[in-house]
Amino acid sequence: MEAFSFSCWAYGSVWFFFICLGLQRFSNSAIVLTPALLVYCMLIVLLEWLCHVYLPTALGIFLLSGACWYVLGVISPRKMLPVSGKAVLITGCDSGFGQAVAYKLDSMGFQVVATVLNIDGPGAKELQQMCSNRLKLIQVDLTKPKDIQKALELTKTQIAGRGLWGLVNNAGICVHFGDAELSLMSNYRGCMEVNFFGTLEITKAFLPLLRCSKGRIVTISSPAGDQPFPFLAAYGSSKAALTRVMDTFRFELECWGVKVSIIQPGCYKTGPFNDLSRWEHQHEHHLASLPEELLQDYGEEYVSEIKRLFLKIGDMASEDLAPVVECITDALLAAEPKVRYFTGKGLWLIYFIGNHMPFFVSDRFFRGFFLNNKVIPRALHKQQKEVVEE
Ligand SMILES: NC(=O)c1ccc[n+]([C@@H]2O[C@H](COP(=O)([O-])OP(=O)(O)OC[C@H]3O[C@@H](n4cnc5c(N)ncnc54)[C@H](O)[C@@H]3O)[C@@H](O)[C@H]2O)c1
Ligand SMILES: C[C@]12C[C@H](O)[C@H]3[C@@H](CCC4=CC(=O)CC[C@@]43C)[C@@H]1CC[C@@H]2C(=O)CO
Repeated sequence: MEAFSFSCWAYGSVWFFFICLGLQRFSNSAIVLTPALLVYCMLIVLLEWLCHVYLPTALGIFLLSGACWYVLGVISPRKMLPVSGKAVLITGCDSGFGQAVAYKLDSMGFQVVATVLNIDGPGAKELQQMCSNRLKLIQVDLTKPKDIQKALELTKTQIAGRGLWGLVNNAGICVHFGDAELSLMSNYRGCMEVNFFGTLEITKAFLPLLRCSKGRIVTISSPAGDQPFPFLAAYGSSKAALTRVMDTFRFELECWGVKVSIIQPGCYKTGPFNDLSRWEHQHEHHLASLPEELLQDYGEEYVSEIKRLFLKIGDMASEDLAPVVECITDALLAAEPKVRYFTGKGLWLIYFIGNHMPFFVSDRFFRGFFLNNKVIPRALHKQQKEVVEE
């Protein structure tokens, strides 16, 4: 009898917790009551009965909790706001995610203001041709404050009295792919100027409009800002700073009704992987800029091997950008948008190892993340050869 009362208390506690959670999410419109949700709830009741009768209490509680979390947190239909009358500004629409999401939002009926680095470039022209005449292209280099101010004035004119519903901070750049020591200070500064300072500056410039509309800020950061990917110290550091400032905006702007989300994509075949000539040029410039002593220690072959490695990553990158576009759309339209959107193959494993494994495990994992075959600097080759000869 005691065992029975314990398991009743245990199952009752799980039910009480998830019913409260469900009511809370329903009351703030995070989820909507649909026939599908009712079916899911009936299946959970059946699961609970089966667990209670056939499984040990601990296992049953674990399964029931997992099922409740999955229904409430993952598959429950979430309330979405209407598109009508919403204007959104998206940065970095020359290519990649920016171009894809500008096209998607335009096709959904948004008033899209798409900023591009080169308004006469192929990407801008292609976007204009693909989209409706609602779409407005504006040339913006995030490293130029005057461009940002001009974009603000043009946007105010474009949206008239409608207000700006969303700012999608998509523009970003990975200036260099290589060892932290071999990355030039100009590489670090180049990433920070665009990915952190530029994104922060345009966010601050447009915040008065977003506070008026109680709108959305959606920022595409990178897992390289959360985890220590090799060869991405400059880029990752700038994304880490970006993630931090956006997380601060999230809770500081809550009182204004502005919601802030961060998209963390996996590896997708976008601009950097499609513009190989840029990387060849960047590689030559980098070799010419490296201090002689560093080049001696690491060797040109090592630097070239890392470049070849980068190009191989592109071969594995996903060509389907839709999952990222869907996350951005959800962050703009969900009544209760997520704080984080993760989308990419194996990202959960990278975060599990990076966040929950001891350093001697995670360091080994990230050290070998890109390097299947051993690639070592020239000076270490010489040391290994001397050891062998001794
Ligand atoms: N592709 C991926 O695997 C991946 C993964 C994680 C995060 N990201 C991030 O996604 C965002 C979009 O990148 P993408 O992958 O679509 O690459 P992309 O190179 O195709 O797009 C980057 C966009 O930023 C613009 N841009 C670059 N420098 C700029 C500047 N100074 N001012 C204004 N715009 C500028 C480019 O013109 C381009 O339109 C970036 O912030 C990137 O860091 C990409
Ligand atoms: C940094 C890049 C975007 C992205 O961040 C990639 C990184 C390659 C490694 C990698 C693997 C992941 O699973 C998370 C994203 C990520 C860490 C990419 C190399 C070039 C690309 C870009 O240049 C994007 O502008």
